[in-house]
This record gives sequence, C-alpha cells and structure tokens, in this order.
Amino acid sequence: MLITNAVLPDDREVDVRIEDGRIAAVEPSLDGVADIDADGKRLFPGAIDVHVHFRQPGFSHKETWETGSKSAAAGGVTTVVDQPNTDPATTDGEGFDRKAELAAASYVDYGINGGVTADWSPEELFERPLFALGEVFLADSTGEMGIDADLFANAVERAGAHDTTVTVHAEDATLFDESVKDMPAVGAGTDANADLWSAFRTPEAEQAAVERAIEVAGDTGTDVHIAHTSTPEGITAAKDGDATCEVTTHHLFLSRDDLEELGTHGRMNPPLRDEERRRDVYEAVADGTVDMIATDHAPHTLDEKDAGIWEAPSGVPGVETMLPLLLEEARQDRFSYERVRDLIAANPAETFGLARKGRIEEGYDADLVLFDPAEATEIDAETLHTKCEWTPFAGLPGVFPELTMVRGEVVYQEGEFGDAVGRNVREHGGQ
Ligand SMILES: NC(=O)N[C@@H](CC(=O)O)C(=O)O
Ligand SMILES: [Zn+2]
Ligand SMILES: [Zn+2]
Repeated sequence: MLITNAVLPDDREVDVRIEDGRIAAVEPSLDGVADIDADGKRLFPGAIDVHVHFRQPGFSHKETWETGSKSAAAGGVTTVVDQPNTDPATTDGEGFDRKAELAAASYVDYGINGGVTADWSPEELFERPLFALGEVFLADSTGEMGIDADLFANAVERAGAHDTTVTVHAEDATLFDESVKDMPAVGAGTDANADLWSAFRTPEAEQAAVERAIEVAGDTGTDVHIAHTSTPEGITAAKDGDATCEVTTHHLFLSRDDLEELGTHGRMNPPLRDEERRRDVYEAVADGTVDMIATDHAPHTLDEKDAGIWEAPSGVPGVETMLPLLLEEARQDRFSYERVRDLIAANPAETFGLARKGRIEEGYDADLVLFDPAEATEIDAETLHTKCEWTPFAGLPGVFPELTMVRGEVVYQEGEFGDAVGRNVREHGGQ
C-alpha cells in the first residue's frame, strides 16, 4: 500500500509505503500508484490511550469491547489499555482469560492491565501477557478496589521482580474533607451541586498519595506511572520522584467552573480542580513536563449519572475526543504537532515498551491517522460511538480523523468501520 503527499507531525511532506502491516519506507517521493493520496493532509501515528475502561466483562450496558474500540478508532486511537475494575475484576488468571476472550472483538490493538485486591493471584497474572499492573487503587473509585499500604508495597515489589510497571490511582482517602458531607447536597444530574465532589476529594489527597507511591517504589526500583494526575502538585511530585505521569483530557480542558453546567456528569476521580490549577496543569502539558495524555475513558449511562452528587457513579467517556481536542490546540497554534505526537503516541509507546508503535518510521507498525488540519467540527454526542451516548465535551471544537489504520488495515474511514483486527500488544514480540 502506498500513501502519497502526507504531511508528518514534523512538517515533512512524504510518501509512505506499507508492507505486511509495517511501515516499509518514508521518503519525499516513492515510486508506484497511490492507494491513498493524502493531498497535503496530516498523517499522524495512531494515538495510544493507556487508560480506558471498556467495562467488559460485567458492565456491557455501559460499554463493550466493540463499542469502545469503535469509539477509539473513530477518534484516531489505535491502541488502548484496559483497566481491571470489571466483573470479574482482572486480578487472577481466570479474570484475565475472560477479559482476553472478550477483547478479541476489538477494532484496535490493546493491552490488558492486572489489578490488585486482597484476594488477587499475582503469579497467575504475571504468567499471562499482561500490559502492566494497574490501575492500582490507593483509594476507592468505581469498583471499590482501594487497597492498604502493605498490600501496595507488596504489589510494587512483585511487579519489580517481573519487570512490570505499576500504574497508580493516587488519592489518599484519609485526606478527603469529610466536613463537606455535612453540606446540603441539592439536586440531581445536571442540576446537582457537583462542586461538593471537588471540595471533598482534595488536591492534598492526590499529592500525598503520589509521594507515598514513589517512596514505596524507591526501595524496589519498580517503574511507577501515575494515572490521571489532576493538580500541579501531583505532577511535580511525580516528576520529582522519577515517575511518569498522564493527564486526562477532562483535567486539561475542564475545571470546577464547568460543574455548574455538567453537574454530576462532571463527577470523576480525581475530581475537576479549580481554574488556576487547571491552567497550571495545561502549562505542564504544553511545556513537556507531563509525559502523556490518556483519557480514563470511564463510561456510565445517563440514567446512572442522573443521580445526586453522593450517589452518582464517577467517570466520564473520552477515548473518541482526545486526539480531536488536542489537534484543535495544534490548529490554534497553542501546541505544536510534534508535542501532540509525543503526548499521544511517542511517549506512551516509549514509557510502556511498545517498541514498534508511536512513530512513523521504517519498521514501525502502520498504525496511522489521516486528518484535514483545517477541518474543525463541534463535538456532538450524537456522532460519537460510545455506548453511553453522552460526552462532557459537547460544543467544543475538535479535529476528527478521516481515516484510521491499525497495522495497515483501515479500521475507520469517514463514518464506516473495517474489520475488528485488534490484538494484544504483549502477545506479539513484546511490541
Ligand atoms: N475515574 C473515574 O472516576 N472512574 C473510573 C475509575 C477510575 O479511574 O478511578 C471508572 O472506572 O469509572
Ligand atoms: Zn483511577
Ligand atoms: Zn481509570
């Protein structure tokens, strides 16, 4: 296959040859008849979202591997990493195998993380093609998988022995502000006083948990990745401690100011922060301090979300809107295209050892996204593919892909889907 006249993130204009699912050549000009004439549009490496919850097994009314991975493909995400808070939880061999069977329906490549609970079976997990350990919950979130300090220390040590990274949900519940629970919680859904959630799950709780995770890992040499850092304090603690960290698109673009409109639809863990902190987080993403963007795609139905602030489930969808929102930042000259490439492809690939993903270079997997950099559309839940049928980003502009390819196979093109070609990235030469 030959793609001609494509513009790469570094502004080079090239032709790209694809053979057996891999990039065979990237040159200013290649011989042959074009299968796809990019006509000066941008060609990007497919995004790698290391934090999604595709909800199967157990919660297929919220999302399935089919709907979640279609949503990913339509948003230019070619690799996802699924988290363990399903039912059964991915905490032992059987749980892993059950998820692996279902994940075979994926349109995009995937990793499967293993979780830690009091009754987990670590050796069974490490025998399997595991992506990483995590997200390991230092406080309860959806699925109530919060663990204590001793179990965490034990998990970190075991992961290190197996050369496996530990991804951490870093909040310390002892630093949540319990006094907030005495305040009147009025309304439900978009009418709820959702700011209470942000007041309750404090920034201090994040910072303390990041520091603790790094301290524990320090004794073992285990690689630690901090999931969804939402405060400048959490990011600084992670980077000072030599951990990697991700920021979600909702913490990048939304703040407590948006909760008046979003209500409980904007409830997630960690919660939205004040506008000043959001700006500092944005700065740390823009200047390259933060390693990567991930979505923490955590769909719940509107029925479930339309409850009071203490009852509604935590989590928002996002896998389809991550790349479009970032490409809009590039279109507005707020981020360079190279920064976007690093945040969504090159850095996650490098951090998690995906040696053939994340770049458009000879020998790499042909995971590619083509888009018109001048074409922004308004984000609209009706056009998205997640089963939960809503988005916290409605109305924001996004630059959506025209075409998404996984290892040379077109999985999405202008509203149509190809075959479900996804496979486990840890089963194929470590990738
Ligand atoms: N982020 C959330 O608020 N919810 C996530 C779990 C998590 O990532 O903590 C979910 O699975 O619903
Ligand atoms: Zn989490
Ligand atoms: Zn999560």
